[in-house]
Amino acid sequence: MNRGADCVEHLAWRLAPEQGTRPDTAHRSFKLRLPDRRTAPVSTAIMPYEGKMSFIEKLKRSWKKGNSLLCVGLDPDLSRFPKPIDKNIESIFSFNREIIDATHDLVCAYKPQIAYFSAVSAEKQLEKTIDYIRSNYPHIPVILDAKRGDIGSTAEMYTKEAFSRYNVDAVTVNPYMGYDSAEPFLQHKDRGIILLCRTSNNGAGDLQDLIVDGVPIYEHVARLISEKWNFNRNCLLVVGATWPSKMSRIRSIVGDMPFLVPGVGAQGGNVKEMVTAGQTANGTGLIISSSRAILYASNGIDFAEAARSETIKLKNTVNQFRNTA
Ligand SMILES: O=c1ccn([C@@H]2O[C@H](COP(=O)(O)O)[C@@H](O)[C@H]2O)c(=O)[nH]1
Repeated sequence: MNRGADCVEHLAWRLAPEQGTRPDTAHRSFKLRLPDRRTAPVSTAIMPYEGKMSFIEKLKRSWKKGNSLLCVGLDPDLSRFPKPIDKNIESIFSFNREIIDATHDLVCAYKPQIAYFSAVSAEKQLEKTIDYIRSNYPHIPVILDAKRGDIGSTAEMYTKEAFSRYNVDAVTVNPYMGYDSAEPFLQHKDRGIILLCRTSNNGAGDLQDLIVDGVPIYEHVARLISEKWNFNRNCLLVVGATWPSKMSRIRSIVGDMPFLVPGVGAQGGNVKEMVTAGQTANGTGLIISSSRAILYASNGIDFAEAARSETIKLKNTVNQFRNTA
């Protein structure tokens, strides 16, 4: 990006596409327009997954295409937006688009975290962000980080939220309410169901590390999911980067099941230890997610460039410790 006045003008245009001529991505409408101009809601049945490829297959191809295990987490926080960007809801999509355009060739996935959108009534911005990735970079899987989980009837609604409303490739699910709370998700053979196993946060051990029948609860979760819930081969686990020895233990229980790994960057997880502990024999098996360290790498007009540099740095560090296939 050029510097100076031209640059400001250019950025202003890119951040306000509605006023420019840049072709914007058509966002999905949930209303069917009838000839007499009344509107009727479209059925909320789950949309058929595009193509025949499962999430796991799409992920494997994405790992390979970009030679990357990195995922950029899309956690748009208006209070942290770079100075030149208006701190209003309409800017959320433009900010995300800048980050996506700057990093798409470096990542294996994107992970929007739903709270950053719903907290400020920006669900439309989430839809536009997901649609933008699907239209422009259709080979890159989108993971909705929603950590859903509830009784079966409500879980059905959460399933529709993820796979019909947002039509994402994969969703994070909290397994701690048991099988019936995960079952509506698990039935979707072609989508990825990413279940919390050992999370990255400081308090993760309060419950997940409690010993039951001689082993920590997170190990029970890993075993349960790999032996009983993975009948459609569509399960993955959330395993934080902040506890590599636990990750290594989980890897030994679940074989090659992929892990979504938050906790590098802002949370300080050690990349070398995490990659060594979690990768599979062929040097994959991980979706390593970083949000704040990439999104807010610069507070200035060069934020997208800075996000790209951070992503390159992390990608190279990760690749340094990967097994070669
Ligand atoms: O165990 C977990 C599960 C999910 N997350 C989510 O990942 C990102 C982390 O953001 P950073 O800025 O890279 O720390 C965020 O969306 C969390 O909700 C997690 O951190 N740990």
